[in-house]
Amino acid sequence: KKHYTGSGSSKLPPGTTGWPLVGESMKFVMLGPEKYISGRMKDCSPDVFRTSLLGETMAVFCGPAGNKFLFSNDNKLVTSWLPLSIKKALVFPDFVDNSVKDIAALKHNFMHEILKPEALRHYIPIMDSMARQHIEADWSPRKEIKVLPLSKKYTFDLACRLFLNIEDLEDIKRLSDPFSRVISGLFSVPIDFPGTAYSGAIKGGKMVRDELLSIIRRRAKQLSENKDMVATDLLSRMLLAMDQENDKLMNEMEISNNVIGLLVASYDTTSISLTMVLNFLAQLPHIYQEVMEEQMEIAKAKGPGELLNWEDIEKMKYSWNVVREALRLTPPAQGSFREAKTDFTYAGFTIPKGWKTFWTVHTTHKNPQYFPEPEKFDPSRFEGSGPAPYTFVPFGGGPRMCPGKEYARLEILVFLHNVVTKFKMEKTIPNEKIVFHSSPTPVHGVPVRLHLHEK
Ligand code: HEM
Repeated sequence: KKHYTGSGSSKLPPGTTGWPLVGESMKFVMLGPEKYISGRMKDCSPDVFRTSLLGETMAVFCGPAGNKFLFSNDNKLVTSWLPLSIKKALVFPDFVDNSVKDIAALKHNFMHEILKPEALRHYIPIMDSMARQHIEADWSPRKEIKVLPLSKKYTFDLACRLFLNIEDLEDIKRLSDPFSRVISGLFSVPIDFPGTAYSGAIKGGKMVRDELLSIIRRRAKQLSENKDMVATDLLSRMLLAMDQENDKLMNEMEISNNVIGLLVASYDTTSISLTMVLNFLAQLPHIYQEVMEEQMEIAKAKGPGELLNWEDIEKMKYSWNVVREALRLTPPAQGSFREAKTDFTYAGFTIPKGWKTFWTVHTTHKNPQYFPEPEKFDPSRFEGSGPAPYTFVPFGGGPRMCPGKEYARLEILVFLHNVVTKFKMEKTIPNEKIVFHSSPTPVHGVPVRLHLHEK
C-alpha cells in the first residue's frame, strides 16, 4: 500500500497484510492453505483479497472467474514471478536480481516440446520396468511398508533415469541428499540465518547445481565424441538442441537450471499424488475393487514379462478418474504466482503494478457449488464432460499450465498398475493426519500392510 501511486478513486482488494516480512505466511502454514483461504474468502471477498505471503503483498484471485482471469492474462496484465526462496535455491545467486525471464530457469516452450505426450510414449516401458524393480526390491519382501518414502524413491530414481540417464545408486544419492534440502525450504520465508529452511535450500541448491554441472560436462563430452549416440534422456536432448542452435538456445548454466527446475517441479508433486492415490485405495475398498478389476484386465491381456505401452494406458480410464479425484481432494501444488505488469482492475478492485497475484486450487476444489458433497471421494465426477471449466485446476491452466501433466499421469498410472495387480493394501493407521509442508503430507508416511493376491 505504501508504494502504491494509483489515483485516489482506486480501491484496493480488502484484506490484511499481517506482520512485517512474515506477513500472513505463518497463519497460512499453521491453518493450512485450505482453511486460511476459505476463511479469508468469507471474511474479505469471494472474488479477490489482499494478503502478504513470502514477504510480498499479494492479491489472491478466487473462484473459476479468478482462475480464468489470471490464466488468460498471462504476459498481458500479469507475468511470471517466483518467490525469492525458489529463485535463490534454483539459480545462481548472482542472477537473483535479474528478471525471471533473464534467469531462464525454465525455458517454457522447450519444456512443453520435450514433455509433450508423443515424446513421452516411449518412456512407458522404462517406467514399467523401473516400477517392477522397485516393487520387487522394496515392496514384495515386506509385509508392511510406508508408501510415502517409497513413492519418493521411485519418482526420484525415475527422474534421474529419464531426465539424466543416471542409474548408479551412489550418483543418485549425491543428488538426492542436497535435493531434499532444496525441497524443504522452497516456500520458506526469506530469512537467511544458519539453520533456517531458506538457508538450507540455498546451500542444497548450490550442491545440486555443482553435481549437475559436472554431469552436464561429462555428457556433453560423450555426445561430442560419439555423434551416433541416441539421446534417450531429457538432458541429452537439451544438449543436442543447444548444439544445433550454436549454443544460443541454452548454455551450460541454463541447462542446469532447467534440469533442477524439472526435478523440483516433478518431485514432490508426483510422489505426493502417488502416495495420496494409494492412500485412498487402501482406505476405500469399493474404489480399490474397480481399479483392480480394470488393471487386471490389462495385465491378463499381456504376455509374460511384456511391458506396459501407450494402448494399455489408454485403457486405464477409471483409474485416471480416481487419480484426478485424489488430485482434487489433496492437490500437491497449491497454485502459482504472477506479478502485475501494470495497474489493472478486477471485480471492482485495483491491483497495482508490482503486486504479486496468486491463484490457488483451494478456492474451487472443495466448493459445493462446483463439487457437490465435496469431501466425498467420487471418481464419477470426471465422467462425461467432467467438472465445469476452471474449477478443477491441479495443473493450472492457460499458456503456463504444467507441462509435466502427461509425465505425471503416466508415472502414476504405471506404478498404480504394478501395485494393485499384486497387492491389496490395508492401512495400519486408519485416520492418519495430513499436515501441510509445501504439499499435503501424511504425518506417518501412510504405513500399509500388504496382502499378496492369490495366484
Ligand atoms: C501431479 C503432478 C503435478 C502437479 C499437480 C503439477 C502442478 C503444477 C502447477 C500448478 C504448475 C504451475 C502452473 C502455473 O504457473 O500456473 C506447474 C508448473 C510446472 N510444472 Fe508441474 N505439476 C506436476 C508434475 C510435474 C512434472 C512431472 C513435471 C516435469 C516432468 C512438471 C514440470 C513443471 C514445470 C517445468 C512447470 C513450470 C511451467 C512454466 O512456468 O511455464 N510438473 N505444475
